[in-house]
Amino acid sequence: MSNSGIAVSFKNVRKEYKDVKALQGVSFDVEQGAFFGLLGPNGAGKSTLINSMSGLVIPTSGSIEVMGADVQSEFRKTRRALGLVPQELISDPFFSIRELLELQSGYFGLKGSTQTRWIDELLERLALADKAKANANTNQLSGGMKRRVLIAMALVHRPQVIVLDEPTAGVDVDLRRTLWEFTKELHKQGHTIILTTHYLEEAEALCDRVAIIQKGQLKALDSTEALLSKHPFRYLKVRVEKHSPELPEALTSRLVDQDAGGLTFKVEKETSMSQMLGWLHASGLQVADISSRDATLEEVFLDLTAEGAAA
Ligand SMILES: Nc1ncnc2c1ncn2[C@@H]1O[C@H](COP(=O)(O)OP(=O)(O)OP(=O)(O)O)[C@@H](O)[C@H]1O
Repeated sequence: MSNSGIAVSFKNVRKEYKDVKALQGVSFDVEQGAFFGLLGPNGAGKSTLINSMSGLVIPTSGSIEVMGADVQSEFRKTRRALGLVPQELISDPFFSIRELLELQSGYFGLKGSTQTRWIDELLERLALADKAKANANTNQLSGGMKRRVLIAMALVHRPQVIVLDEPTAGVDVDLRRTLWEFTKELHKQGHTIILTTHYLEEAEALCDRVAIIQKGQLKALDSTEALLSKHPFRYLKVRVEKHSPELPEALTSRLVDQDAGGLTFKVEKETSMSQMLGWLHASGLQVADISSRDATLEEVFLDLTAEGAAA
């Protein structure tokens, strides 16, 4: 086991599917104990990267280490250190939820009363404990229930690194809350969490570090805090009593939203507030209120991944 403090290390990972370059040399580390967000637009290569960690996808070149062990040459070690919750929903006509979890435990050589207690806890925490549910045949379950089963299966061997591939896509509020509470608790206990999601608000609230990939390349890698504070824009919301018929170019070029609550301007941080106030004053707008905020992760993400954004 590694003492380096690195949970996962991607080293120049490339993956080509015929003429599709899904990953074009991706290198970065995820520290042990991190709550790490892997973000990117559709088709960026997130699932390819994640599935390469678990050996489901074999990279064309490059390597990946999980807890200091190589995914290709030390597969048993890395498989044990990793719990992957995939996107697809399973259904198995032959087994109940409990049987599936017991089978999965057996695969890792885990049995006995400690393991039975952990299975009970998983069933309880993921609201699968209901006797009927735990013994139900898995193809009788709803989509949300199947997702809970996938999570339980990924956690059955108490992996050090837990990877969640869009865990909240299409799930109801109840499961979303259950899932985040449980994940936060596992993180507190020291597990490393790697998450892909299209819900950037979720990523901003949960992840202490974020990688953004686009077209198979790493576009940004930083702490969530630094990504937000380094962003060169802030947003000014201006509530007006009276709208002027025409705004000067300095304001129209910065106007990004307009609704009943007022006008929202995206302003370079280097533009001073007094400069902005000067433009507002000169425009003849009757300003009732102004509030300023930093960009959200979603706004930073959209700027970084916009077509033509500098790499
Ligand atoms: N088995 C495959 N065969 C051919 N091309 C593939 C295969 N798997 C993925 N791709 C292609 O590789 C690229 C990256 O796909 P990937 O699923 O990793 O993206 P993603 O970031 O997970 O997207 P999403 O957010 O939509 O899940 C896409 O262009 C995709 O079409």
